[in-house]
Amino acid sequence: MSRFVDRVKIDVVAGNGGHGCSSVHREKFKPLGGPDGGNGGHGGDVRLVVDPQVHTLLDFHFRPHARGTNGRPGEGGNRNGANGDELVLPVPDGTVVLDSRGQIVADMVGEGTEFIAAQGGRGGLGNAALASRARRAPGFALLGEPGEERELVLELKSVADVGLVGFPSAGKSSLVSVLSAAKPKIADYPFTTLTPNLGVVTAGSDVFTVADVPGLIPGASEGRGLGLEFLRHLERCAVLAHVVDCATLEPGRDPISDIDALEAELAAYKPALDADHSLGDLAHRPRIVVLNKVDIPEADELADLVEADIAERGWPVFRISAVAHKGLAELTFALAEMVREYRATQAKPVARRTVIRPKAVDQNEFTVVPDPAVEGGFIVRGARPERWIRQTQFDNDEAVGYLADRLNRLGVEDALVKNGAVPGASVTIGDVCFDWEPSTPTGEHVPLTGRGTDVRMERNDRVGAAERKVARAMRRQRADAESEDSLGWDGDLPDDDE
Ligand SMILES: Nc1nc2c(ncn2[C@@H]2O[C@H](COP(=O)(O)OP(=O)(O)OP(=O)(O)O)[C@@H](O)[C@H]2O)c(=O)[nH]1
Ligand SMILES: [Mg+2]
Repeated sequence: MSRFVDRVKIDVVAGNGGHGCSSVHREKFKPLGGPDGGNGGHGGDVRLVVDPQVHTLLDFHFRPHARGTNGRPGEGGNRNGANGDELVLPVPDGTVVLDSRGQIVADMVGEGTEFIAAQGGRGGLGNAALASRARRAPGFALLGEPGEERELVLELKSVADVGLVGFPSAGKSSLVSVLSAAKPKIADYPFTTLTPNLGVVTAGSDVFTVADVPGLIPGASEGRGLGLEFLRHLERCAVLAHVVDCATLEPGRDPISDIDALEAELAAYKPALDADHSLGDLAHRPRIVVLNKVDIPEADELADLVEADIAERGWPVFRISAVAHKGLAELTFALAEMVREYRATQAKPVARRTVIRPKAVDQNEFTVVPDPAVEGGFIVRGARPERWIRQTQFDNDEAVGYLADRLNRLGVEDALVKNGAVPGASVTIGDVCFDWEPSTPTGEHVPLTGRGTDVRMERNDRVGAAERKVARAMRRQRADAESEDSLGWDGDLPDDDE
């Protein structure tokens, strides 16, 4: 019997982005050749893709950790780092992806449907890409971002073509064992079967699967017995077959009341998944009734009594003995016929080739809230500010200055002022906490400084009138030089965000 795994917890980690490179072009007779550090490559995503060749989540059971490869760092000479390889994990059709809180994040139906389980980190820009009119030769580059890391639960709903519904010890496992090559555990105590087993049945040219699932008892829809677990397995079986024990000696049980009790449980079950699975409502799933154990004379008599009543409901009825191999051929062909009919009426689910992404957040949005842990402190939250923090090399003043400019342009500084932040206040963004110094003067034109430094970091030094005069003269010279400049910088700070 093929081992059948229909629920696994996995841990996916995308590749980290490569760091950008900070480098200066060197060539004979060209002492200051300009920045030529390349960008880091993006980290590889981890993607789940529906593959019709895959039928179980068994592989994930053995290998629950998946990692995309890291992007390569950029290099001098404008060489960009290679992107990391993405990791493609094939999953069976009908896999449902849940996050660690149990929320459904993707319902993967149809061949080729994809889901990005973890997004690779962006590569950092090299100093060549960061150059602008204001920073002609940046002495820093951006760091690559770490890849996303997530814990997910994969659940398989398309268990089989035929699902067996029955009280414990009705003979479900016995039936699967005689219909297919499967060898499930069979014993005369209830709840012998604890996890579903799958049997592959051949009837002429038809092949279909039968799920042997744990027994069901009244109250299952509220979690009694193996209850919900069991119903979850039946949720995606195309045909339901009631296996009825005609030889039970338990008081108060007979075939009709058994069927009624289990039908009530099916009706009370709230499917975990009301998304777009193609099988429709459990109540409308085609049914067949299998009266088992007719090798026992009393059971055979009882079957005689109830057969007509059940047939009145419009369900096909079969009398079999799993042990004595009676009535199996008729049952097999009837099931094959029902499965074939059901498949024909079902429109093939359309593959949603579009990649389902985690909920998009407005990139430009950020919030400033008081920090409950620090008196007078603030926390800034937002996709972009947090990303920029991760990209910053904090041991490089110029990189920190660039970060300050970006935050300022986004309006973080204004928002802090509006919220009553005073200079020196503790501000936390992402993992980093710093003392806020309003960066005035700020703006597009950062005075030219040494590489890896930013004047605003040494604001204590006063600039004398003489120095200002020299600087003005230099700027004028530079302006002249620029008119011959063929590089055509647009004067804006570059932005790496789409
Ligand atoms: N006489 C007779 N006994 C049967 C027949 N089918 C199954 N049994 C017996 O019934 C008992 C229970 O059979 P299982 O196949 O384990 O029943 P099950 O429905 O899978 O039970 P759970 O897994 O506990 O839900 C075993 O002792 C079987 O030998 C049958 O056709 N005739
Ligand atoms: Mg069983």
